Amino acid sequence: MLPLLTAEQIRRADTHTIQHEPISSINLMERASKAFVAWFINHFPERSASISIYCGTGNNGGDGLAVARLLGHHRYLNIKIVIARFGKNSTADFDINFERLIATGIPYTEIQANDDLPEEKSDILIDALLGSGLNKPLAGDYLRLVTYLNDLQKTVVAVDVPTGLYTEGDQPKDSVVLKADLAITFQQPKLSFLLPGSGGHVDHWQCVNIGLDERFIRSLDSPYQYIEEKDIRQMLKPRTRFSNKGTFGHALIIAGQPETMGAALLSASACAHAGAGLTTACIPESGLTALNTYQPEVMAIVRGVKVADINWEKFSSVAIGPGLGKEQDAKDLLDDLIANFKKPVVVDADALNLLADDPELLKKLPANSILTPHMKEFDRLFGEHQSWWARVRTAIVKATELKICIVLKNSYTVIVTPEGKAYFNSTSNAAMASGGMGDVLTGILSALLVQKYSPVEACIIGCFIHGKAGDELALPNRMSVVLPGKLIQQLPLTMGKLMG
Ligand SMILES: NC(=O)C1=CN([C@@H]2O[C@H](COP(=O)(O)OP(=O)(O)OC[C@H]3O[C@@H](n4cnc5c(N)ncnc54)[C@H](OP(=O)(O)O)[C@@H]3O)[C@@H](O)[C@H]2O)[C@@H](O)CC1
Ligand SMILES: Nc1ncnc2c1ncn2[C@@H]1O[C@H](COP(=O)(O)OP(=O)(O)O)[C@@H](O)[C@H]1O
Ligand SMILES: [K+]
Repeated sequence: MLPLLTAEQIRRADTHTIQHEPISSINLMERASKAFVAWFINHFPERSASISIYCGTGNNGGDGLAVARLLGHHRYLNIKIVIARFGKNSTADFDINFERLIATGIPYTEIQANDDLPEEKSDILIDALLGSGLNKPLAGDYLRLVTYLNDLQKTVVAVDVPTGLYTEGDQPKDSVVLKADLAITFQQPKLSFLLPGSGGHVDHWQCVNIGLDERFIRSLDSPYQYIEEKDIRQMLKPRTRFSNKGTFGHALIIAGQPETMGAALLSASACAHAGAGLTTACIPESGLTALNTYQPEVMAIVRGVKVADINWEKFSSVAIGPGLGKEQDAKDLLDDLIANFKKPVVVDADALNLLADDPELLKKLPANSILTPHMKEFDRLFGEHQSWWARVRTAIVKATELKICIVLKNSYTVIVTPEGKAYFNSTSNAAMASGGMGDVLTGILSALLVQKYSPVEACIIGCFIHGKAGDELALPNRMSVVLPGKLIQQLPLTMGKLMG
């Protein structure tokens, strides 16, 4: 896992590294700038490209000056530097890099408060105005400059953080950010990059390691973690030679109405493909033929039979909700499940909406159950939120209070545990934004629970392999859409590769 720190913690990690590696602050800046330049060269190898580097007078600006000098060494010959000296202060490392720049002879211009803004003809802008030191929304000269640069619609590459973007917390409404095509960010993705609010401000980000002290970073015990493939490889258990279907548990998926049987089929099929030993779907009678045709491996319990007839004890785990509807029979099933089943359950879709209408029932969920809301379901459960940051904060409070896992679905799905940790998933892509994809996730989570992964492990592994299967299909083949059924077919291959 990659711990995700707040800007204040990153500053502490910088200071600790400087003191204990030891490395001088200016050399750490040089290391960061070299890491930036290595990635920049990768993306923009054309040495004749016209590049303007906009520098503030803090350490982000210091990086910008070092980047200019290093690009010069790499024979980028068409570089222009603009220093925004809007205040009196500059940092010591900015000053050192300023001296070093002057020694290279690379030309620069300075703009001061209220100056006219320079004509800008370069194709690429490097944004080193402000980074993680931002502590208020842009205003005055910075706002004027950033608005001007945004209007030019050039290709922008941000150093560490796009100017004006908050690294965490609520970005004030209507605040202006220098929109970046690419942010090359130091040590770790900034928390805000992982939330949809940053979507309009940064198209892509790339994280480069600058060698901050990892033991110190881990000692901070951040509640926010970024899931990496190596974590999943460690967690996934290979299927042993003498295993049989009984080894891998029996999942029950309660889903589907006549009009939404597809949701039940997708969940049950995903569950079987993600390795449940046995899968039973509890569906309406009219869906039987569809189930037997689409996925003959899955058994059925026909709904309409009195709910109390379900022998809950038979199942190692139960998921409820996809396409279930909110009619009385659905509510009766949910009530019965919560009254009689004491192991963790997976609650999705309509079952979440039923819980939203019955907060007392929500409190009775078996400990360590998993809720898988998308944004709207989350807000129905826990109230309207103005930002994703606020949702993550609420999820931490609610998961701890209710002793459950909350899987808040999104491009970087956030898994919040009963201990109040928030794990950001690192896989999945926009080709997966297609109806039924969440139903597949529910099936995968059930399959992992019945295979005796702990609920937190099931969430972490489940979200990762769901997104990974989607990435394996979409990314190399440049597919614009991956349908859920196709993703299900990929799951055994994705899992097999991660186990092997
Ligand atoms: N530390 C290290 O060793 C390393 C750091 N590195 C680099 O340093 C960057 C962080 O540098 P930084 O802390 O100097 O802050 P930076 O973003 O340049 O801002 C400068 C000053 O601007 C001010 N300010 C804030 N908001 C404002 C606003 N809205 N409008 C106007 N002014 C505003 C505020 O000063 P204040 O106004 O509070 O006096 C702030 O201090 C980081 O992103 C990375 O690039 C790397 O080299 C790796 C090693
Ligand atoms: N733009 C996207 N990028 C990455 N993953 C996405 C994107 N859009 C959707 N997904 C994934 O697809 C699933 C959608 O879930 P959900 O909205 O519940 O779908 P449905 O209700 O149609 O089954 C989630 O797991 C989410 O993470
Ligand atoms: K910047």
